[in-house]
Amino acid sequence: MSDRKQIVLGAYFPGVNHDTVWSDPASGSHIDFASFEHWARTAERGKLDLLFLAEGLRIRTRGEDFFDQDVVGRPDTFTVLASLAAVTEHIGLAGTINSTFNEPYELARKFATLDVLSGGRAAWNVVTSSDAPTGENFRHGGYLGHHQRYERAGETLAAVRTLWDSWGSDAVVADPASGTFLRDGHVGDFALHGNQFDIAGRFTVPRSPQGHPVILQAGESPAGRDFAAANADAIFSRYQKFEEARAFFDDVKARVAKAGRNPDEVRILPSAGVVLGDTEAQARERHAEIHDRQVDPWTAIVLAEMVWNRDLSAYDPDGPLPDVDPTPEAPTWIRGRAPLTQDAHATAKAWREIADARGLSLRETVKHVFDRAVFVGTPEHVADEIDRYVQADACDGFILGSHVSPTGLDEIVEKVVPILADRGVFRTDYERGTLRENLGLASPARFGERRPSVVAS
Ligand SMILES: Cc1cc2nc3c(=O)[nH]c(=O)nc-3n(C[C@H](O)[C@H](O)[C@H](O)COP(=O)(O)O)c2cc1C
Repeated sequence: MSDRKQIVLGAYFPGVNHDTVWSDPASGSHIDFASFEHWARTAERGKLDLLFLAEGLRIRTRGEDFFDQDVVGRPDTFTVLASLAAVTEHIGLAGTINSTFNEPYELARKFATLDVLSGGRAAWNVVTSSDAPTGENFRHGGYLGHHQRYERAGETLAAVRTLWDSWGSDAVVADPASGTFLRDGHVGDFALHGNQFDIAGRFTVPRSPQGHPVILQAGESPAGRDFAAANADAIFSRYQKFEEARAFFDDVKARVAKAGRNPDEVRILPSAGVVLGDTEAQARERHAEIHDRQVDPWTAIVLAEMVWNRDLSAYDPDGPLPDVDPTPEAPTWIRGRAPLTQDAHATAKAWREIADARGLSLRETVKHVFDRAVFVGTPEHVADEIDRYVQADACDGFILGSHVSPTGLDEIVEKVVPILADRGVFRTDYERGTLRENLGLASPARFGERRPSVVAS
């Protein structure tokens, strides 16, 4: 094995949105098991580290209508991942699950169960969701402010870890000679008292192979980054351009050190769309065609509306950017997805500067800003780029995808991944057992010392 940094690679399942072209004749169902199975088997053929499912808990709306550019109708994550556990052997199974609307007991049971069923391959991408209307779907029918979302995320994760730890790895004796099944009568006992939870009882799932499934996180704000720095094994990021990826990497690794952890313990993994061609020119041409279909004129308007937070349907997509200011204080116009910006005025200003400097129309500006194809080129070029980012500490790897689901991953696995393996920066086969081991992550023993926000009595 090479002494260069080993690359972590995952695959995301593309939903129906402006990253994908659902109308492409090569696109299959986004909900049939056959699609998930094809995607998972392909990723495992490439020896990738993990499969990654995002979560959309609400149909997205624009004003009073469906936002049909970005539907994100998604089946339940746990059910999909559990069924994929049955048709794969080695690859990690990462599910995005919200900490704002779920209870620790349910979360701990479901992830421990997935970990048991998959032989130690479960991972939880802890998101807090910044989308108020999503809360209306749930039992409390409400929503938490930003600060409370992260307070709840911290307490939820600490509580979940406590539940996972409530069964020691030697709790099940199962000794026929003595007739002893469990070591003692207190297996699974817990009592947790915090601002968000006051719960006590017995946890029911024996310790899973990883002890603690791998924790991922995806957040933007300083609170989100601090939560990830204190708690995550890996961070899913949307910082894909080299310089911004490096800035995010430096920022988060500094926060990890400040949280008292070793920065090497946390993997930073941006998402990256890939477009391949036999020549650079062919790849660029293919990308231009795909991108034109991803951001059609109406999609350009609604993506701009996400920044302006107002109806822009009267504007010409081939004309200039809107001459009005964003209204971030108004009721949310496009609901059901993560905001594109924390500061709408600053983003609108940046878009205007791009449009002015390059002489771009509204649609061209949106296309320029939303270019999800991070890597465009020949397989050699794409492999070079992935390796360059990782060796230069712009990230530790990528969660890869394509505009076509589920078969888009095939050519990445067949053409790009083998080049990285030949270079000694990516595995040629699965060597170890659990996802945690495959990622070279710390053992969960360390979590015993840190449960800051929930006190076990
Ligand atoms: C790359 C990335 C992927 C995300 N995926 C999801 C998702 O699948 N489901 C979800 O509810 N939120 C998702 N989020 C939203 C985050 O949970 C978070 O609420 C949002 O980025 C705002 O950041 P903040 O919570 O730190 O303010 C994602 C965020 C990022 C950066």
